[in-house]
Parts: sequence; C-alpha cells; structure tokens
Amino acid sequence: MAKRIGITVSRQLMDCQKLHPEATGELTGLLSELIVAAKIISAEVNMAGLADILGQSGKTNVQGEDVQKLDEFANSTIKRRMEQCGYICVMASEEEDGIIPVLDGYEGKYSLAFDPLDGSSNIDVNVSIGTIFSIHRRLSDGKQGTEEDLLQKGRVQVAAGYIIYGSSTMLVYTTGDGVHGFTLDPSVGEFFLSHPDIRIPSRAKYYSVNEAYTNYWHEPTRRYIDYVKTIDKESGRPYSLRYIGSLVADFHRNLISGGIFLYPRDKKSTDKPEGKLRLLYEAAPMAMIVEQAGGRAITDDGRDILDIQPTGLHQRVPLIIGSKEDVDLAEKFFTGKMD
Ligand SMILES: O=P(O)(O)OC[C@H]1O[C@](O)(COP(=O)(O)O)[C@@H](O)[C@@H]1O
Ligand SMILES: [Mg+2]
Ligand SMILES: [Mg+2]
Repeated sequence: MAKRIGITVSRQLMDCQKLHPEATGELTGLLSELIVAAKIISAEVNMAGLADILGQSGKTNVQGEDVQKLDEFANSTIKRRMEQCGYICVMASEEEDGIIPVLDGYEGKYSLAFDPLDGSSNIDVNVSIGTIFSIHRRLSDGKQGTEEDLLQKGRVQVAAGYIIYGSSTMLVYTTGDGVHGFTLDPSVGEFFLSHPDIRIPSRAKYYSVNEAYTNYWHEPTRRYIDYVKTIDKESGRPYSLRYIGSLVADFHRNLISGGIFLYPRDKKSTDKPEGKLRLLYEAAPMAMIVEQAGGRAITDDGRDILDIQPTGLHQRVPLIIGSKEDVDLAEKFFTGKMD
C-alpha cells in the first residue's frame, strides 16, 4: 500500500484497487461518497455555535437517548447521500429504529451500518466527536437489501472506519490492508495521508473507563482497574487515566499512543445488561480497525468482538479494546484466569 505522506484518500483507494484485480471500484465509490458526507458534517461541526445547530432536537431515539440537533443533521446528511450512491442495498443507523432502504434503482452490493455522531454528550461543549462506519458485502439477492445484509459478524467486514471531528478532522479506515489516517485540509477540502500504516503500541500508556461507575462494577472490573493503578515501574504502571466520553476520541488516542478502553457490563444499567456500546456500528468497526493495527477487542467474558454473530440492529456488547498485551491480560482478569 502506498505510504506516501500527502497523497489523497481517493488516490490511495485507487492504488489499493490495483492490488485487487477482482475489484470493481464500487467500494472506492462507496467510501468516496461517505467521505463527502463527512466533509459536510465536519464543516457544520466546526461552526456549530454559529449555525444554531447546538442543543437537543426534542426527539428521543430507539436507544432512549435525547437526539441532539447535530445527531439529526449527521444522520440525514449520510442517509441522503448514501441512499442514492448506487453502491449499497440497505443501511442501519444508531438514530433509526429499523433498516433504512435505498432509493429504488440505486441498489448496490454492500450494506452500511453507521453511528452518525459518536460522543453526543460532548457535542455542545466543543469536545471531540466522530462518525463511525462499518461495511459488509450483501448476502441477500434481489433489489432492496434486508436485515440479513446488516446482521453479519464483524470478522467479514470489507471496510470499517471513523471520522473524528477534533482539533483537526481525521479519517481513519481499513479495508483489510492495514489502518491509515488522513487529515482534512479544510482550505482545499481534501483529506491527505498523514498517518500511514498505523500500529497500536502493544503496551498501554493510558486506561479509559468511566470511573463514576466504580460502585457498580463487577468484581473482575474492580480488580483489573486496581491492577492498572498499582505501581510497577517495570511495566509502566500506574497507567494514566484518560476518559473523554466519546468512544471515537478515546479509541483514537489509545490507537496512536497505546491504551486500553473498557466499557464493561455493570450493576447500574439494569436496562442495559449487555453494557452501553452497540455491536454493529461502534464495537465491530473499532474491533476491525484495532486488529488491523495489531491490537485486540473482546467482551468482558473473553469473546472476540469480531466473532460475535449479531442478532439485532441495536444490540449492545461489553467492550474491552486496545493494546494487545493489555487486552490479553485484562482477559485473564475477566475470565478468572488471573490469580
Ligand atoms: O457517559 P458514559 O456512560 O461514560 O458513556 C460514554 C459513551 O457513550 C457514547 O457517547 C455512546 O455513543 P453515542 O454518543 O453515539 O450515543 C460513547 O461515545 C462513549 O464512549
Ligand atoms: Mg456512539
Ligand atoms: Mg451516536
């Protein structure tokens, strides 16, 4: 894969296509359309305070969460663009209860699941937020796609990525050929390669968990977090705590600097027995990226996130993700193999 800093993302996609003679260019087309949607969202996020787009929309989504105006803007921007791009047959969004069809005559061979805006609690306070996406090859034949095309294991994703709207806007994605980061130059409206072949450090520097829930943690969580806080110079402990409250931003920091992010099950969320984060458009795409970068992603009972067969569009899973050595060790704590 071309490692030339400064090449555009469309150029890299084209180069990647050349490596796959069977490629038809449809995945490149799909990703290019998604990137246009991300640029539109990035422009809106960057001037959110001016555009009267902060605050709540007054609606509640299928997750029971208050929908922010920017959630809605991002959701409709992606939907409007992708329903007529001609490369996908069905979509799923965090903000929509059921599957989202494409316009008749625009059916394509892929399915798209997305979290239009991740980190909604940080939208109004100018803290990094993002968009997460996951792409599968369709299974159903016929024209419009079905839920079956979306409910596929993370292991068979053809591409996954996120766009982080932070101090700079970055696209980080994988098509199974490593993980690459591009930075948006807003003056020319183009993403340029800035982080080729990202490899997550095998040992963490940071741990990311919402400590406000300590009183509700199950014993393995408590023991593991106590462990990362224990002084052990040789293994770089205690790790520093960093928790932004936007999965995209916490994940991105750990991807670059080394870290472990945990959102395990707890005793607080009786309405969310499987934790908070969603498998299809949060955990599975991040798991593909982290594994492609040399890291790992599991549940808090040691299952690999990418091998979980989804059963529902908005299914939640406990998530432990990040530097491989730390996730391997955390697994021992959570599966009772650490005495
Ligand atoms: O406030 P909590 O319980 O720590 O939850 C924070 C988590 O919730 C999320 O905001 C959920 O995602 P959405 O903002 O897309 O709903 C994650 O980004 C983040 O990691
Ligand atoms: Mg989210
Ligand atoms: Mg969201």
